[in-house]
Amino acid sequence: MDILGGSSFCGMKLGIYKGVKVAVKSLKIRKLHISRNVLLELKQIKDITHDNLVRFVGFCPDEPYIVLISEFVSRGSLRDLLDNDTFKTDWPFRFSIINDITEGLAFLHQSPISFHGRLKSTNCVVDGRFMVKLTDFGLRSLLAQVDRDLQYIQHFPTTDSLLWTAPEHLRNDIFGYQGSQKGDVYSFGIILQEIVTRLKPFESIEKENHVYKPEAIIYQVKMGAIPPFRPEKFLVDHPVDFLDMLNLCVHENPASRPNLPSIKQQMKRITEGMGSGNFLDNLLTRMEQYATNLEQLVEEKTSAFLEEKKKSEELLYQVIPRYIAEQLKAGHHVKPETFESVTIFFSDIVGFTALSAESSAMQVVDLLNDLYTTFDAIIGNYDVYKVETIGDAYMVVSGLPVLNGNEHAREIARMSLRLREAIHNFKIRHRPGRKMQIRIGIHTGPCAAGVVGLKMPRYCLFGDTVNTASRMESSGEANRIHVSPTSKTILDTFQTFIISVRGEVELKGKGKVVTYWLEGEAVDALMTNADFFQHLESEIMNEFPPSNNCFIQPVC
Ligand SMILES: Nc1nc2c(ncn2[C@@H]2O[C@H](COP(=O)(O)OP(=O)(O)OP(=O)(O)O)[C@@H](O)[C@H]2O)c(=O)[nH]1
Ligand SMILES: [Mg+2]
Repeated sequence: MDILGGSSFCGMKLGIYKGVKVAVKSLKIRKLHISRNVLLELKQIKDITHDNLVRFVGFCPDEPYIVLISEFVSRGSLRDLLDNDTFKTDWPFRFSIINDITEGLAFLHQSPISFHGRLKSTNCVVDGRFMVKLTDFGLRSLLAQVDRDLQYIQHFPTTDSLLWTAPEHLRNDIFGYQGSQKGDVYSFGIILQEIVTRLKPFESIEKENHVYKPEAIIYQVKMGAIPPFRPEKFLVDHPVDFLDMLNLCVHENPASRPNLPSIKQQMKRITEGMGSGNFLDNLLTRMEQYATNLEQLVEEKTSAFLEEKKKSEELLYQVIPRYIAEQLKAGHHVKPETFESVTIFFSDIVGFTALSAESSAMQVVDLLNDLYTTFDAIIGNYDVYKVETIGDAYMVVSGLPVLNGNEHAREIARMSLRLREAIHNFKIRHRPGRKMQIRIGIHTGPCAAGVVGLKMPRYCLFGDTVNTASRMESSGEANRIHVSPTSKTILDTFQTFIISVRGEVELKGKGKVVTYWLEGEAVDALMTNADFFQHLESEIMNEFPPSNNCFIQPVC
């Protein structure tokens, strides 16, 4: 059997009875006398059942192994728990302990056993659910036989045990075992102080300054010193009324001590809204709250994460077409693709080099920023993808990576007209009187496209169509949209575009080619929602020229 501990007159061991763990307390009784009272008390203790009282299992009267067997409670005594520094206590936990003791004691006071008589923190044991149960109550006639057997015991009960004993019992009963309900309340008060301070009874927090021997303490209590000698109270953040209750419990006059029903009531009031149930139930409630808080936290973090993800995706979509980015995100390998027919747009600011030469670097940056902000706002209304900007050159494509039939030519043509219009109204901040002019070239043809590079990856277009489109721009004229024959052929199919012949143009690598000017689109042409707002915007802009680069966004 494992030894659990023991007082001076008995030893507590762990045993197995009918396959179940039990606490076995051996009593050092030389000559056992099983009187009527002993039998009556054994019956009383056998009959008593309460969640906060240790269950009595049996009694073995076989000398010299006289043992009491009771329910084994797994976590040891309350004193053991309070001595364990790794175990933290807070007020809800303290109240759960106090509540359990109060319940057990109240039940005992109403039972035929009537009072505990040896209530102390070693006789409060803690189970696996942190429920506190009172033990070693009752059987007073039996234990009295142990007490009287002085041959076995030098000092009994141990002086330490008397630290919980009420002054009136210390005075009237040399063993301190007589006991009474008010005596229990005094012991309860001492335990309250232990629970709150975690110190041993009467132990001082300033150990070096006040070292009292148990004998000295008991002497002072017994003598009824004025003011009464009681444990110091180091209550931090204690709930209102708690200290009053504690002081009343250890009152010198037993009649002034509250009874258990009144203690229960007080406790109910003090702990209102604090969850005074069992510790584990409180713990579960707190864990539930914690889980809810955690869920909220996760929700907040998730939405913050999604917000960040959205931002980084938006950033990604600025360098790679959305469709391609989606493919890459889904873990698909994006191979370079060839497209049979796309339309490519190039534009360039006329006289940009000269303008830059006579402007400061910051003025050039501001100018390009204003210009591209204007452009970017416009192209968002068309099914196009901005490939890149190189200095003052702006390159846009339609028809890839998502095919759009022949729409690419129309989208680019409409966008070009709209950009030219915007340039007409564009104000150069540092040269307000100067008109901005732009050359635009568009060309339709096959091309290859794909993501190139690992660092700063870019979606790039390759092929002759790119070069030709660029040459259409460079061989164009200010404020005109220079259209290649392939683009014109497709634009003609829509029958809305006004196109004039420019004549033969020498295109590098292609020889002489007849090219065209895109003049406009017929007014009765189908006006898309986007176009409508674009027109509306330019009308407003003409009426009220924007100050500080402010744009009107279409609201559909
Ligand atoms: N784990 C466990 N430990 C127990 C149990 N009952 C008692 N103990 C331990 O055994 C120690 C000694 O208990 P006892 O022999 O009753 O001694 P005591 O409680 O100091 O004094 P008295 O009850 O007055 O004799 C207690 O302090 C506990 O640490 C139990 O059911 N489970
Ligand atoms: Mg005990």
